[in-house]
This record gives sequence, structure tokens and C-alpha cells, in this order.
Amino acid sequence: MTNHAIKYRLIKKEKHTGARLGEIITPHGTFPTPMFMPVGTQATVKTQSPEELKEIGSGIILSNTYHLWNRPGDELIAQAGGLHKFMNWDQPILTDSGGFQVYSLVENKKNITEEGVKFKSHLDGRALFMSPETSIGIQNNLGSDIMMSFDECPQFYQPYDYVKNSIERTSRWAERGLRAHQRWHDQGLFGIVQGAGFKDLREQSARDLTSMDFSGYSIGGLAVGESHKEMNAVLDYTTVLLPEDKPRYLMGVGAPDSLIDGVIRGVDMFDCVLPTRIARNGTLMTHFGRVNIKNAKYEYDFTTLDPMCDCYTCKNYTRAYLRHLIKADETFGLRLCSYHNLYFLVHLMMEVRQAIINDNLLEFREAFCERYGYNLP
Ligand SMILES: Nc1nc2cc3nc(NCCc4ccc(CCO)cc4)[nH]c3cc2c(=O)[nH]1
Ligand SMILES: [Zn+2]
Repeated sequence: MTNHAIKYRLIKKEKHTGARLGEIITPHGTFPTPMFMPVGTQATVKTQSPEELKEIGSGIILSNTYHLWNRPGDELIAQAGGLHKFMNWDQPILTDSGGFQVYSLVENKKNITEEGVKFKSHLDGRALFMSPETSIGIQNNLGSDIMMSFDECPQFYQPYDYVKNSIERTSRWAERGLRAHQRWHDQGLFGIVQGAGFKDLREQSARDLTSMDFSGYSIGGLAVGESHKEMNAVLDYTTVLLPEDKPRYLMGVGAPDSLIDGVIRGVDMFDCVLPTRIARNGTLMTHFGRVNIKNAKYEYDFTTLDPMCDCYTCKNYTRAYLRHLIKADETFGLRLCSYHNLYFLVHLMMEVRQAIINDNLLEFREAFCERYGYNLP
């Protein structure tokens, strides 16, 4: 299979790190990498319209196989003409496979078998079953541009033997998913490398998956409670195992320092619910660190949220106004705060891409983290 619908073009490597500047070409358009992808789990990035997402500069958004299969149903979305049409988003969409979600819904490990996973719906408790074939079939119905293999994401501190059995089954599931995938001509499929914090298991998982012709590779099993240091250690020895001519996607990562550290270690794509999730309780990321806008000190603060941000929120509203809206639980406050946090991360990636062009990513990291208040190791 060489005629992948998803193509990666490596434009430039940063001189002093493993960072890469590239672009990913999809049937719904091309986006630059490194890129942060806003999460729209239920076919909407919460509180943001497609026009606002384009204004923010989101080149691609995420949605979720398990959630959309459960409600409103992948058949309904297929009848609507697919997810792009259903949600009026004409740019690239990536769907996660449901692997990560179903694990939080499995009541007993014995419901995880070679065939697939038995679990209960988070909506009404009805019995559900998901397998590589069902996950691929749902993603084919949704018509996402980039699909994920159905995998098991073990907790980071599981025993070695459990993780070894898990990654071997995940590799067998990945192979079944490849076979079940019906629409190579317009949908790419990524393999997901697992292995928790065990170097030899990460190597085994990467070897298995890179021997299969996926359009790209995700690094899974991270951002599940391990430390920043442990995540970086896994990335240090995992990204180098993945082919240079295909995209690398680190799942679930969204804190500014983790994004920069992931790029330095050769990651091209990131997603996380963080920006919109924390925005809804008034936690805002700014160039000078986090601002908890509900704090009394902002009551009479008639200055802009982030003097270094040129987003709609920062250009038109004050901290006092944002604080008022969030305290009053006004929906407009959720919109303005979500817009800013998404804009902050998407534009952080723009600044990182510029630093790769200038070959000064390490200096950029130093200055960014110093200003943000991260104490660097
Ligand atoms: N298929 C698949 N999907 C994944 C999604 C993930 N998402 C994460 N982490 C997200 C962690 C996360 C969750 C919520 C918030 C909001 C603020 O607390 C922030 C981060 N790790 C992940 C790993 C996998 C994985 O191996 N396989
Ligand atoms: Zn802003």
C-alpha cells in the first residue's frame, strides 16, 4: 500500500534538536506541523464555531469514535454525508479509535479478550462491544481523514508482564484493523505504539507496527499520570524508532512545556482537551503563566488578559470582564476563555515552527518557559 490518502512532507529539521518542520496533506486540505489539534469529542469543539476555529488557525480537529457511535450513531452521521458535512467542518478531521475511552468504562479486565472489549455505555449503561473491526467500520462511516487503530492504553505503572501481553494483542488488533479498513483512498490509518515505560516493549511495539504499512504513527500510553520527565524519557527512545517520512502524533498532550518538549523529540501532532476543559473554570494560559481569572485580584483589573496575545478575546475584553462572566456563569465567558486558550496553543505551535526555521528552538524554549514560570530542569 503506497498510495496513502495522507502524506507527510518533511520540510526542514531543526539543527540542534530532533524537531521537524513539515506539512501533512489530506483530502480535506494541508496543515503545517508541528500542530496542536483542538478536541471536538462530540462533533463540536465546545463553544467554538467552525469559523472561529479557522480564525484561531486550527488546521485540523479531533473527534471521537466511541462517543459518536454511542450518540448520535455513526450510521446517522454516514446518512448525513459524513462527519465533515454533519458538523460543517471542511478541513481535516482525525478520529480517535475509542480504545482509550472504552478502558475507562470496562468494569472487569476479563471483559478484555482477544476478540475485543465488552463494556457498558456511559450514557445508559447498556452492554456494548468494540473490536478493531467495529472501530474501523465506525471511522469509515464517519469519513475522518486520519483514523486511529483500536488499541489498549495500559496505565503507566502496570506490571511488565501485563504490558507485554497488552502490546502484543494491540499489535494483533492493529493488523486486524488494517485488514478491515475499506477506504485507503481517502482515509489514512495510524498505528499506535504502546509499551508504557518499558524500553524493550516500546521497541517491540514500534517494530511490530512499522512492519505494517500505516499512514502515520501515534505514541500512545502517555499522558496517563506519568511525570513530565518519564514522558520525555519514553519519547527520547520511541520517536527515533518511527519512520522519518511519516507523521508522529503524541496523544493527549497539551501543556505548553510538554508540547515544546515533544517537538524537540520529533513529534509532529498533539491533541488535548486541556485548553477548553480548563477554560470553562476560568483557568487561562498566558505568556506569563496561568491566570485563574476568578481570583479577586482581577476584580478591578481593566487590562488585557495577555499583552502578548493578539486574539479576539485579548484585543477586546478586560480581565475584570472575563472574571465577571465566569463568576456569573455566563456562556459568553466560556466562549471567550476557550477561544483564547485554543488560540494560545495553536499560536505556540506557530512560534515553535518559526523557531525551527531559525534553528533556535532551544533558546525559544528557555525564554518561553522562563516567562511562563516553568522551572526548567
Ligand atoms: N487510542 C488512544 N487514545 C489515547 C488518548 C489519550 N489521551 C491521553 N491523555 C489525556 C489526558 C488528559 C485528560 C484530561 C485533561 C483535562 C484537564 O485535566 C488533560 C489531559 N492519553 C492518551 C492515550 C491514548 C492511547 O494510548 N490510545
Ligand atoms: Zn488571547
